[in-house]
Amino acid sequence: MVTRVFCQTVLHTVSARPLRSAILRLIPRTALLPWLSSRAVSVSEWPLLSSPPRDYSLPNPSWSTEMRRLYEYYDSLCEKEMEGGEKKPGGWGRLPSYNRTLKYAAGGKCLSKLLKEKARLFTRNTEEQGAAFEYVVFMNKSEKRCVCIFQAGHLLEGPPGNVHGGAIATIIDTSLGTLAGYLSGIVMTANLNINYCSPIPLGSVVLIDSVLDKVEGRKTFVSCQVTSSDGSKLHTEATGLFISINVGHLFGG
Ligand SMILES: CCCCCCCCCCCCCCCC(=O)SCCNC(=O)CCNC(=O)[C@H](O)C(C)(C)COP(=O)(O)OP(=O)(O)OC[C@H]1O[C@@H](n2cnc3c(N)ncnc32)[C@H](O)[C@@H]1OP(=O)(O)O
Repeated sequence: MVTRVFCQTVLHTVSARPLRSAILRLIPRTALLPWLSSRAVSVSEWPLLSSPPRDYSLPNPSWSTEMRRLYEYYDSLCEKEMEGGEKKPGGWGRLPSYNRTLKYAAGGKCLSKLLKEKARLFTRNTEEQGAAFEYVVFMNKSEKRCVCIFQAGHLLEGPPGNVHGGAIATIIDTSLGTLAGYLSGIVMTANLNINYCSPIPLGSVVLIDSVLDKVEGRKTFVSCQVTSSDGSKLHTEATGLFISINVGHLFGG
């Protein structure tokens, strides 16, 4: 039962295939096989949680008109199920975002001994909508590219009226890390190089356009540009190196 729930929730919450496989590797293959062979069986999506976790990448009332416009634009490019079960090809997909992905992926219970009860994903740790990081990532599998739409809230101030350089580094790490993780499985940031070209005004919406540069063994090299929402102004550019790890590394292994 626990195995079935674990697999079900991983398959529903983690859209990146390498990441999904890596998480599923947490439990013995022999325990997985019986469930995997009966995947057609329908069970409720969030069986061990009282309510589905909040998907922070969906629009909320704090989103500006520009943030919503960009969301709708990329959402319109996403693959969609049409009437009759056919898929409208799009090439893009929206990634959901939870504040405790690993816990939700385990159906809420399996990893409780490993995960600290109060720990939350840094970028999703405020309940006040619009106060800090509002963002959504759209992934394009075939282009090995993702676009993050980011609206910077008032708690991210650095220079008066503008976004803190550390907050910009955070959203860059998130975007590049999401792309590297999507393509290569579980990774950790080994190196980030950032050039800050022009300040980002608080409350504005910017695009972080990230691409894969190359993969060499365990090393995934990615880079990005942060621009104004119309693409006319370059705010920041960065490169990142992400190293593939075993999940045990996250817990001191
Ligand atoms: C479980 C699923 C959860 C899913 C949930 C999803 C939630 C949604 C998340 C959104 C995305 C957020 C993304 C945030 C991502 C972080 O912020 S991670 C946190 C910050 N990073 C860290 O704390 C990492 C700390 N460093 C380390 O743990 C280790 O140094 C590393 C990076 C794992 C590498 O250690 P290692 O595995 O022992 O590898 P090592 O043999 O040293 O190096 C391997 C190769 O890389 C090279 N290398 C290593 N470091 C460097 C470097 N700094 N520069 C150049 N080369 C290097 C080595 O020279 C070596 O090269 P070769 O000799 O093979 O050619």
